[in-house]
Amino acid sequence: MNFKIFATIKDFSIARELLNAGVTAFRVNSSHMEIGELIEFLEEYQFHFYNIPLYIDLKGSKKRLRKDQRTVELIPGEKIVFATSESPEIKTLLVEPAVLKLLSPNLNVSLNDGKIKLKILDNDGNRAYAIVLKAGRVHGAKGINFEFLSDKNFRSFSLTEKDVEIISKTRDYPFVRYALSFVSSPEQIKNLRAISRRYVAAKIENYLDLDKLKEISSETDEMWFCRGDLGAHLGMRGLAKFYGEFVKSMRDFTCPVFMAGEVMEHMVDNPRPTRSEICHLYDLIEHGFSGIVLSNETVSGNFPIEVVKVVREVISGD
Ligand SMILES: Nc1ncnc2c1ncn2[C@@H]1O[C@H](COP(=O)(O)OP(=O)(O)OP(=O)(O)O)[C@@H](O)[C@H]1O
Ligand SMILES: CC(=O)C(=O)O
Repeated sequence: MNFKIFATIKDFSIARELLNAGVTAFRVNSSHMEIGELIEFLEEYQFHFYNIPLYIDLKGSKKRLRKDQRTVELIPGEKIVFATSESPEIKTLLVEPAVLKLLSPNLNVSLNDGKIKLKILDNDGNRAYAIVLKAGRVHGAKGINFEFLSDKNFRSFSLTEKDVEIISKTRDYPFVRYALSFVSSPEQIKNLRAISRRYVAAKIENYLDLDKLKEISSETDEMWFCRGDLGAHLGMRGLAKFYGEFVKSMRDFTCPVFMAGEVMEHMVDNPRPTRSEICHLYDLIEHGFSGIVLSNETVSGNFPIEVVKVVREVISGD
């Protein structure tokens, strides 16, 4: 069975054990690292793991809170602001000016793949006022999603300045591959390939029609169906419907396809998966997925090695 298991890591503490358990490639998320830290990481990586592919996840069009956002607890019913600088009198969520512009009244916004929800009340150009609908703790660089906001809002964004600098400083490491967030057109992949000259994965994180997906699949080396962001954008029913359409079209895609995001989410806190997670894993193989991308499960979960062992157990023997 050639089903691949990619694992997200942030350091090397369990990397060797993950490989021994069955991981076939690593992923590192550049949004949570300064460029210097990433380079130090790669220098050490090449020493121990030079023959194992490493995907560097690039922010691309993904929207995030700023990395210097302090940790805050959001309480249901509380009024807060999104702004480009901290306000002393009200809890502030720090965003870039381009994100602030998107926050129009009545828009539902979620943080951390939908775990926290807010509604925008007003935007005066400097501050967007919002009410907390679903509470939680917010950390710097957490992803921001806009429920049902049309795909056209993402087209204008592609590689950020930081992405471009990362590519120029990392593309000569032979094990490096890139995974680009929120891909919405084949041109974005062509552009990434032109400047990196490396193997690239297109992360599908917003609704795209079948023709667009086919075009992207013929341009990229791999496609990842990213359920964390898709669920936050499309809502639960929307995600399920899109997944249904996506798997029906699998044979039209010309590149390998991977499932990413909350694949074994239960095992972040529990030593065993749910029965539905393992049945779904089996279905992924039947549908023709080439593998899975683990994120929270291995980067911050309590049972990273057990997750990989369970996946191996389910996928082996056929
Ligand atoms: N290099 C890192 N340093 C510190 N924390 C990290 C690092 N990588 C991941 N994390 C933590 O683990 C969580 C899950 O990782 P993951 O890469 O899936 O992040 P994400 O922010 O949800 O982005 P994406 O939607 O692109 O997957 C992150 O939200 C972050 O809290
Ligand atoms: C993995 C990822 O980026 C997601 O599920 O959104």
